[in-house]
This record gives sequence, C-alpha cells and structure tokens, in this order.
Amino acid sequence: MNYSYFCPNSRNEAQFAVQWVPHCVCTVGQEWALEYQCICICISSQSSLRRCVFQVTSQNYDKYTTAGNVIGSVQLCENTQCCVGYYLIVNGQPKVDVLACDMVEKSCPSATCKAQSHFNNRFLKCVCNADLCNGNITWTPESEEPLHTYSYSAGEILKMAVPLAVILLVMFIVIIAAKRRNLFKEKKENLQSSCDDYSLSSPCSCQTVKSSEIDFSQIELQQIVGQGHFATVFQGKYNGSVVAVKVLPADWKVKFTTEKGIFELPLMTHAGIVHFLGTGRKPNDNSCFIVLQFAEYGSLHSFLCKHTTSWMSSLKLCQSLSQGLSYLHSDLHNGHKPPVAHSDLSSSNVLVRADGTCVLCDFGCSTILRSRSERRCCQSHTTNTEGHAQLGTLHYTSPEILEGSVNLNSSGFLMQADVYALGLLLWEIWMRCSDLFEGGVVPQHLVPYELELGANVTLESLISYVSHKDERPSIPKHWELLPQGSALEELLADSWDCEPDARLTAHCVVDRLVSLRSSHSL
Ligand SMILES: Nc1ncnc2c1ncn2[C@@H]1O[C@H](COP(=O)(O)OP(=O)(O)OP(=O)(O)O)[C@@H](O)[C@H]1O
Repeated sequence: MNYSYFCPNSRNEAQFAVQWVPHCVCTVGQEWALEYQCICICISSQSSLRRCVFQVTSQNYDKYTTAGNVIGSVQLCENTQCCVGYYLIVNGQPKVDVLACDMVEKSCPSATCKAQSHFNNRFLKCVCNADLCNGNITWTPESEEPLHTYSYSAGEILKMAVPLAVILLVMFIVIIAAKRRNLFKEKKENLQSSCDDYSLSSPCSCQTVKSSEIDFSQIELQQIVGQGHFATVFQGKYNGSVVAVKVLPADWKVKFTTEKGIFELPLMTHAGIVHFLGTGRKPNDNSCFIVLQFAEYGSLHSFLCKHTTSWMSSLKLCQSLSQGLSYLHSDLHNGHKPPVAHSDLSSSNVLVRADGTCVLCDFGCSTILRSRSERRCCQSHTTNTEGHAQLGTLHYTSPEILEGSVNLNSSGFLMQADVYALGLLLWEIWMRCSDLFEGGVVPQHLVPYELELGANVTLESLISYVSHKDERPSIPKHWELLPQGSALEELLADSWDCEPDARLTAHCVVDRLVSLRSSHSL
C-alpha cells in the first residue's frame, strides 16, 4: 500500500519523522508550498517482508534491485527474510561494498550480522534475519588475524621446532612399526601387494591397481610439449608408441603420489580420462615421471587458441569432456571405484585427442571421496600441508570456494565445484564454434572472465565479480535467436549457478548434451 502525507516543513525534520512510521518505509519527496511530501510504502502488520539497509555501487544497482523494492536507503525483500552485507577490509577496517536483501532464500539464523566468511582477511560477508540488521557487521579483527607466524624470531622458531621434530619422529617410528606389524599379519591375504614406498603418504588406503614400474632407460624423450606449474611434459617413445612423459621434480613428490594414487584406483580406464601407462623415477636426479597416452592436439586451451569448430565438433568436445567428468565422479560397484573430484579443472587440464574428443588430465589436486556404500575405506579428502583441500586455477574456482564458505571436506561440494568449472569450459568451447557466430566470424579464444577482468585476474576482483555481483562470462546476445540458443544458455546457467545445490550433476550435463545433439544436429 502506497500513501503520502505532509510532514514537517524542514527537510531535516521530515527525514527524522519518516523514520517513525511503523511498518512503512518512507522517503522525503517534493516540496509543496512550505511543506514536504513524505511518500511511504507500507506493509500491513501481518506482512513479513524483511527490510534491509540498501547501499550498493552503481554497477551493482540493477542486480540488487531485483531482490526487492528500494525506497531511499531501505529495501523490502521479495524473495527472502535474509539481509546481506559484503564488506572489503581496507586498512584493517570493514568498508561496505554491498548492503541489500539477499538474492535467494538462504539460511540466516542470526538476528545480528556476524562476519561468517573471509578470504585471506580481505573480504567479509554477513547475513542476518532482522530488519535493517545488515547495517552493522559484527566482526572481531583479532580472531580473523592470521597466525603471527612471521613475527617469531629464529631462536623462538628453533625452540618450538626441535620438540616438534622429536614428536614427529617418534610418531613416524611408531606408525612405521605398526604398519610393519600389520603387513606381517596380513601377509597371507596379500592385501598390500600394491604398496610401494609411496603408500605411507598415499591419499587413502583404498584398493589400488598395481601399475607397471617403468625403467627410465626404456623411454626416449623428445621435445617438451607442455609446462605446468609443477611438471614438464615431454613427447616421447615407449614400447614403440608415442607417449607423453610428465616429469615432476623430486620436491613435488606429494603431487606425484596424489596423481599416481588416482590413476591406480580400480576402473580408472575410460575414454574421457587420459590413459595411464605407468610411473618411474629418473635415476640421475630422483625426479618422478608418469607415462601417459599422448594427446595429439595438446591442451584444450591450446586447441581453442588455434582452432575454431563446427557445431557438431563442439558438441563432441563438450560431450566427451562431460562424460569423462561424469565417470570420474561415479561410484561404481559399491565403491570399488570411488567417486573422485578433479578439483583443478581448466582448459589447460583437459587434453584433445586426434579424433576430436577430450580427456581429463592432471589429477595432482584431485580428491578421492567417500563411496555412498560407506563400505570403502577412503578418506574424503586429499590435503596439502595446511590441511585444506587444494584449490585449482583461480579463473575456474567456484563462488563458494572463492568465498571460503564451504566445508571443503564435504564430498558433494567438491563435485559441485567441478560442475561449475565444467560450465565455464562448455562456454569456452562454444565461444569458438563458428556455427554459433553469424558469418562464422568467431572471437579469439579467451579463458573465462579474461574479457571482463583481464588475463591476470586477482582474487579480489574475481570475488567481487563472481560472488558479489553473481556475474558470469558474457553470452553473445544473438544466441537467443539461434534454435539451440535457449538450451545452451539454460545448460550454462544450470551448471554455473551460484548455489552449489542448484547445479546439475556432471551426469545430467551429459544427458542435456545428448538431447541437444539429437534436437539440433546441424
Ligand atoms: N598426455 C598428454 N599429451 C599431450 N600433452 C600433454 C599431456 N599431458 C600434459 N600435456 C601438456 O602439458 C601441460 C601441463 O600438464 P599438466 O597439467 O599435467 O602439468 P601440471 O604441472 O600438473 O599442470 P598445472 O599447472 O595445471 O598443475 C598440459 O596443459 C598440456 O599442454
């Protein structure tokens, strides 16, 4: 219900008066004669529309006004009872970025706006369920401060490190002794046949398939075909076949062990996963290597930089990629093959084979998840030394992981984060499909958000763009007019939804692509 009345005759008094109209949100309007008109939007006492403080930048205006009617600095929430506040930490103090109604219904059990997530102490978010509660954030800087590791003197560090090292050494010896005893007991069952010197730091004690140990002298290394953050990848020859040899320096043994552990899981052979041939150690410098099927076109990133595709070949890339991820996520034969989250999907970690299909590679950040059957022994995480699951390439990191608002040890979240990255990869592929661009003039290849935020995207800009503003890579306007346009847009939106639970599973992405193919085969 809208109404207006004449309120006191100075603008300041009017401003003061409108704050006291119950169940109404009022602003001071035009001046009439000597009085001011107060315009109020009122809700009946039974109505439960939440009122939140509204303060957004002009870029965010359109997005957040969809969450409810805005009157001055107050918003009446249409979809939710939750107010939200986003703050950036500037000079140690929270500075308002966005105050508004939350966009979708979420849980906000507290009446006060308590800082609930932060990332590297640069960003805070709070949600609350009382009128105008988002105007004040409750935040204790002390508790958010990182541990003061760097302020310790070398002497203090030494004092702490020596007893710690002794404790670790004792624990290590006890573990080794216990392990040896177990090995001896279980000898009859021969359960440990696949244990080698990596089994201690193996991500889990799942059953693994013993892979062949490859003697480095049997490999002929040729040119370098890829350079990742950790590994150098060579084209090579092994047993008369062309192979890829991924060499990791001895320092990266943990990465090597993780990746080897994933490849050695049972039933890991699939057309959408790079074929694994074995591992070994270089005798001269102790670096480790993994021998893989050679993908002729290299990474999807380099393929898309050099090639455009037709509609059907883009579907082939998308479908094989989604099938590979769906298989990786699958839980087969009561966990005989446990589900695995990739956790570092990007166009550099997908390879393209000569037949135009994709295979997944680089499982160095992957996570073996608990099987639904619960009968398997796997832990639901692979951790780095800080005890957190390892995060992937920044551009492809899902909003919930960017915000740090998920339990990274929860298996579902990791697969949902993979699907977010899958959505970005489908977008990347279709942005190079000549059949989706009038006259076949296709834009040059860009990774997601490169156009909007630049190639060297920062964490802050990504959080602000992807999380606060809920923006995604832009979809060409004219796709709406294409016969398959709406299905493409829906598939992308349902894969990269800001709500992890609302995202499709990789399996559903495959189904959507199959129906796209059958209804729109150009
Ligand atoms: N089987 C293969 N066939 C052809 N090229 C490959 C193969 N495996 C890897 N490459 C190339 O090497 C690059 C790096 O490989 P990979 O991603 O496995 O290394 P990494 O050091 O683990 O990478 P990251 O920086 O993503 O962690 C790939 O992007 C790709 O170009």
